[in-house]
Amino acid sequence: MKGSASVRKKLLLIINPTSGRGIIKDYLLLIISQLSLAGYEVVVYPTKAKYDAVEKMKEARNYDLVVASGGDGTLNEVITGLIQANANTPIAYIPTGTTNDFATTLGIPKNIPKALDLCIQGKQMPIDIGQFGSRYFTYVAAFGAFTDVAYETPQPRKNMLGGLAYLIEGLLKLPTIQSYKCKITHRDGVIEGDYIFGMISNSDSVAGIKNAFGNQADLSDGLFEVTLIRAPKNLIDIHRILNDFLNTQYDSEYVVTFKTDRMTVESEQDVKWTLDGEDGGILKSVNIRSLQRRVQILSLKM
Ligand SMILES: Nc1ncnc2c1ncn2[C@@H]1O[C@H](COP(=O)(O)OP(=O)(O)OP(=O)(O)O)[C@@H](O)[C@H]1O
Repeated sequence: MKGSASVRKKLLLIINPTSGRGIIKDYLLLIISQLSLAGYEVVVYPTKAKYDAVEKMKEARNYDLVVASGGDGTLNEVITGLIQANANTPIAYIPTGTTNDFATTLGIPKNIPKALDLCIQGKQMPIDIGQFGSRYFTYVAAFGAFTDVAYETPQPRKNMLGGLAYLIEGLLKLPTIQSYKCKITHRDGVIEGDYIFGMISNSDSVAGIKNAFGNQADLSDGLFEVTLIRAPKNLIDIHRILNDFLNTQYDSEYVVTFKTDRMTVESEQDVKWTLDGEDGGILKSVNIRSLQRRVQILSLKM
């Protein structure tokens, strides 16, 4: 009836139907009806291909809330699109991916009805976003051992191994892994070395392992946690590094950690990167900086 309807808030629900094991299909009706009951007019957008969510987010300013349903890759695309559209719409997240690393850090449950509750009742929490050249990451940019597998492991194998997939594959690859001679310029200085692994993260959980590198992340302090692993010189070194990872006790001779809000990574070689577990491109040089508190995400945490 004309004039009688109250103004409903607008919600964009972006769903990656291929994410994880496709479990979202069983919950769609529940999600849409609960969001509608909470007073939202819901627009549902199932993604059809890579970067589809980035494209759709060009409309983000037209909505009061965007709910992303998928894995880390989908959340990355939604946040990338939000920043590219220069929008500030709050984001809620229903994790349905394979590892859902960032959901663990955010305290968002992997149980879909519980995550849905947070979309309705969650508190807005500001989080830092990483800018990586012209791209963005929500929780990790990494190169070297452990990371190739993030996008090279076939999905059925990822599903089979679950959260341990990247770590196991990475450990198996370690003895033959390539190292990169890098110059890293950060807030407090310059370091140079031969590294098999580098990780710039804003998360308690990487590769499905909580606190895999012993760091406690503050998601809105404007700082990244950086972890670098030096190239082992011999088999004994390799054994010590593996042991370090199993015991989460790190020897500073091999494992370098620090915090920074910006850094440049330069190498004479091509370095293959991953961003939030997806292909991050092959680069010789990249500028990385923290966009402090750039995105409001609905979460239990404050
Ligand atoms: N319809 C689609 N078909 C194929 N790929 C898609 C489709 N929609 C989105 N994608 C892409 O799938 C990739 C992986 O998605 P996502 O991260 O959401 O799931 P996942 O890999 O199962 O989860 P996780 O990253 O947590 O392991 C993303 O890069 C996304 O762009």
